[in-house]
Amino acid sequence: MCAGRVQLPNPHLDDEDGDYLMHLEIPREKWHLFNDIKFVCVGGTVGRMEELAKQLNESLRGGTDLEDSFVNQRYGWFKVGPVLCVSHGIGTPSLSVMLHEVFKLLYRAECTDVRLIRIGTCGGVGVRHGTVVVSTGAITPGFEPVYVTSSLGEPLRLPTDADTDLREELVNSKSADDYFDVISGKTFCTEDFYQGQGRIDGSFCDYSKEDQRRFLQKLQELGVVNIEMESAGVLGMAGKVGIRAAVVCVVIVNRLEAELPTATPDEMREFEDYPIKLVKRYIINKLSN
Ligand SMILES: O=P(O)(O)O[C@@H]1C[C@H](O)[C@@H](CO)O1
Ligand SMILES: O=c1cc[nH]c(=O)[nH]1
Repeated sequence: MCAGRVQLPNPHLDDEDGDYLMHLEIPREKWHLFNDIKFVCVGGTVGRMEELAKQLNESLRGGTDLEDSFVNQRYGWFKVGPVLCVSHGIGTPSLSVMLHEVFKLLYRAECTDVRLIRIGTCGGVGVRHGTVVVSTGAITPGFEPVYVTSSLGEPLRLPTDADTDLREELVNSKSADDYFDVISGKTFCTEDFYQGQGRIDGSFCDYSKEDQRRFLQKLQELGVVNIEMESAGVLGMAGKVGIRAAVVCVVIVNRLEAELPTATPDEMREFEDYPIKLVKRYIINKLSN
């Protein structure tokens, strides 16, 4: 067995002749074409993943057309040499369906030494917009470092620490020329954008502004610097199958100051490019060493 080869803790998979990637729609005859994958980058939107793929394609292959890509009504994926960029939609239920299928693809294709990186947007907790946060780990409602999913109707709790080496390498990928700051800290991962993140502008709200203030202060006291909706799933599921993972998100609103972003559309587009730049630089450095 090759060292570093992706292994899955599912004894039933080897009995399954007809294993099939229902949502990614990658047919069995093509699985072997993914054997060279070393980096899987995931993020909420198809557009962000396509942008990352285009930028990588420019840097790694001189900007020829994106040849290996597929978009259906659920997800979109783009393969640029050893990098697979896949969108996951909003929230861990959507993310987890995609990750199960990506992990099976990596296993079937006999990939080795793969790293998984989520590139996203987030709210900052006392952190200004435009700052890039590389998570040390995720905590979830209940304030524990666990991703709570389910198995046979019972809670399944998976630890949510980021890979320390990968996180440090990503933080160190900042260049002195970058306009943005890069920080590290804990990420609060929720299942909802409104009440789940302590907003008062959802369709209903069961608490006061004072309760909201206390909640955000509690997060700060716990060392939380940002809030989003998939970090726990990425880190919990990657840990379960032994793949190194990290989460890199740009702050688009400081939640101590506002509910929704105040930046202009042009600034927002620029912010979204910051984590792409950082991760792209990390990948290019790794591939050239
Ligand atoms: O990767 P994205 O920008 O989708 O991440 C955050 C968390 C949710 O998916 C979404 C909420 O607006 O943005
Ligand atoms: O505040 C925010 C911004 C982006 N994504 C989130 O989940 N929350």
